[in-house]
Amino acid sequence: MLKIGVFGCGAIGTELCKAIDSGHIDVELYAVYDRHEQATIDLKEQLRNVDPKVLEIVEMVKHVDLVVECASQQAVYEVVPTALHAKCDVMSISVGAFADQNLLKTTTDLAKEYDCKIYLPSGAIAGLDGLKSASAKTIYSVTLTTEKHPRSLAGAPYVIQNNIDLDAITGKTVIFDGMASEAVKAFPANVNVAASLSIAGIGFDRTKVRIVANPALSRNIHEITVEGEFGMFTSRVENVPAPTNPKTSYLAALSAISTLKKIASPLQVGT
Ligand SMILES: NC(=O)C1=CN([C@@H]2O[C@H](COP(=O)(O)OP(=O)(O)OC[C@H]3O[C@@H](n4cnc5c(N)ncnc54)[C@H](O)[C@@H]3O)[C@@H](O)[C@H]2O)C=CC1
Ligand SMILES: O=C([O-])CC(=O)C(=O)O
Repeated sequence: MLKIGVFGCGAIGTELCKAIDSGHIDVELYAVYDRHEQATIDLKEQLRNVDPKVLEIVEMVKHVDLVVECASQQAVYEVVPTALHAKCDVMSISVGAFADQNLLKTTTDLAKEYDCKIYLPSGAIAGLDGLKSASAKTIYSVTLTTEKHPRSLAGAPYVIQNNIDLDAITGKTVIFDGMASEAVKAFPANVNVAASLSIAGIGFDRTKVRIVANPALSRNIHEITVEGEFGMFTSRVENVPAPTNPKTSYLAALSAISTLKKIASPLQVGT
């Protein structure tokens, strides 16, 4: 049975571990880690059937087959290369980190060298399957419009640097309009999905991103439009936020669960 280590015990890490604990995914949860000890304690208290060890990444990779990063873009720099050097596969949900072309190249080169895989889940969006199929031929444009409650955008570097007063926003307001390369750094906890789209499609410098703050919303909306030789499609997801993190959509946690299930399964479906 596949041995798993989960790095990051927040909203997504906790849902993933609970899915393993309940038997929904047929893998062994061997170890967990979080830089905040209390997060690992809170997580372990929610598990009934499994009792993972708490191991730092250098120890974790000695024992597991696959490390799941669900911590932060910053953590990707530590976790992904360490896992690959130890010949572990790795799933990374903080996909925005891979906007750094140097990180993308060094980690994919490492994966090739050690015959490992890097899995990037679809996260909080729908439509990556269609985009991947479409990218076998020319794609003309990819546009993501993300609409969230202003409180979900609090703390983003772009908001801080531009002194945007989120409390003063009373109606639907476009607060960012640019390319994915800039968006994922400006909003690292909000548009990791722009990175997945860029990697699957036409790259970070051609994928357009609009971020809209809307105080009337209780859901996180991601709308994607893709045009190409195949024709065009739009997808729109109205996401319920994760119970413990309003920035994160619940679907992102479910996507990590499903990706892990797919890795552990002999039957693969979808693009
Ligand atoms: N690809 C996608 O569609 C989505 C990606 N995300 C990203 O997934 C990641 C996890 O999201 P959530 O679980 O909602 O976040 P969270 O904030 O609820 O939990 C993250 C946990 O990781 C820990 N952590 C962060 N950096 C760490 C480090 N360097 N070392 C050790 N522990 C560290 C934190 O202490 C926290 O307990 C975030 O980077 C988030 O931006 C979130 C939603 C959608
Ligand atoms: O969960 C979401 O709605 C999307 C998100 O935060 C991200 O892509 O970083």
